[in-house]
Amino acid sequence: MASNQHHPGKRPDMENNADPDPIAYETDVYQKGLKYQRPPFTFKPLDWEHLAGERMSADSYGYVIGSAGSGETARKNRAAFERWSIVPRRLVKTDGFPDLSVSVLGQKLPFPIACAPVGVQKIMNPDGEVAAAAAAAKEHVPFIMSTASSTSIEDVAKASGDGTRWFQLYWPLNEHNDITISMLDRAKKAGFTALFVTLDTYILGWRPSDMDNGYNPFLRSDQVGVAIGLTDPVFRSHFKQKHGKEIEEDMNAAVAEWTRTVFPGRSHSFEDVKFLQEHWKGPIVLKGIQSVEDAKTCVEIGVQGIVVSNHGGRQSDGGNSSLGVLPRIVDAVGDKLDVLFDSGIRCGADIAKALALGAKMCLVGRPYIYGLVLGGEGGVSHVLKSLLGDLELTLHLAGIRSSLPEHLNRSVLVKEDDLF
Ligand SMILES: Cc1cc2nc3c(=O)[nH]c(=O)nc-3n(C[C@H](O)[C@H](O)[C@H](O)COP(=O)(O)O)c2cc1C
Ligand SMILES: O=C(O)C(=O)c1ccccc1
Repeated sequence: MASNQHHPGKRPDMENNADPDPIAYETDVYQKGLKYQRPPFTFKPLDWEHLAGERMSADSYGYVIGSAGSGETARKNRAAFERWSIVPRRLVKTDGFPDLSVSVLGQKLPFPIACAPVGVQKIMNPDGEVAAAAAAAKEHVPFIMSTASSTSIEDVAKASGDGTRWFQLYWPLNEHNDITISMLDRAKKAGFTALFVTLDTYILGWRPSDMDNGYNPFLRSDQVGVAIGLTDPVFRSHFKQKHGKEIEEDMNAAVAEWTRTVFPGRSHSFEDVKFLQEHWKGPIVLKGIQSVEDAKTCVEIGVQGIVVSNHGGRQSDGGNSSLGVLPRIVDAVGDKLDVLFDSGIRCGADIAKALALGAKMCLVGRPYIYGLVLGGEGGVSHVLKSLLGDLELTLHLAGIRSSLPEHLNRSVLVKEDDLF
């Protein structure tokens, strides 16, 4: 783990002479582009989605881009970013490129983004999570592994090497606590240092495109999304006890059983978090918070962080934008726990705005998945480097010296509506 910690003022890439950092990536392209370096695919962040669509089957693509109901929440997620504008300041004497490092969950990290937990990555690329986790480690970006991964905990850990990795839990109901403990133990042993508990998906949302296609990633014949269950000793032994046979003898039943275990259709309560606190030694982050009231309860129960997220608009229709509720949640709890953010991030300026509104870090969801579709490990690297290079220049040209709150805060923003 320690080797991707970096020293303040020194970039990780300077330490190990690895690939170029975001700045070098950008200057490489400008200065040497005509000579030798071509990106694996476009730098235009809003083109990644439709390019990925050209490479995917209609049902897989529909699954990734899809959102709940009429798509209102997802549209609002995106629209919210343009309601805030970054006001550049001039003749600010900067020391060169801004420092993007952050302190989050008790750890100093070089960049303020992480790969959001995204399940079933083998439908995006046969290398799935292995490619994505390797790219994240290479780019010094934490990788959050999903419970619905198509690769086992241990194999993702191997691919992630000395990169920072966090584990996302889809939380079985209390009668399956031994399975929860088994997942947590495996994650801990495999070097996952923080636990992200997703609260908004104890059942999948109303997703018209998937229903039109009759598409459920779990029901595919290639068993994507259930690797953690199929490799879990406690789940396996329960299955054998109940059905009198091994998982391999009745894959359909095993997949159905695991799906019911991690998407039980009933939710937990705040009191239940205590159980996780007893069995996970390390930071716990609750993902899917959208209200000030819930954020305050998170403080009361003593978790280390929250992700202000509406799951990219995939779970509930008719909801608010995630960015819209961020400032009031930061005002209520931002000094008591780490507030992370996701839902709608597509470019560097989006990251800058969420950080300015008080998020410590942004999780990037669909964009890195499009990178995975378009270029496997190299594609994910390209997306992460593009986002970071774009963020870096956005701050630099606005006269903002770093992504720390003393430099990047609400004073750099104006509401576009207030200008008229
Ligand atoms: C295809 C797909 C699968 C996802 N799977 C998970 C998951 O397994 N666990 C989870 O907590 N969130 C999951 N999410 C939600 C992301 O973690 C994140 O909240 C969301 O993608 C952020 O919005 P964005 O895509 O606009 O960046 C998934 C999102 C997508 C697009
Ligand atoms: O699709 C999702 O948003 C999600 O969280 C999920 C659900 C099941 C399998 C994989 C991902």
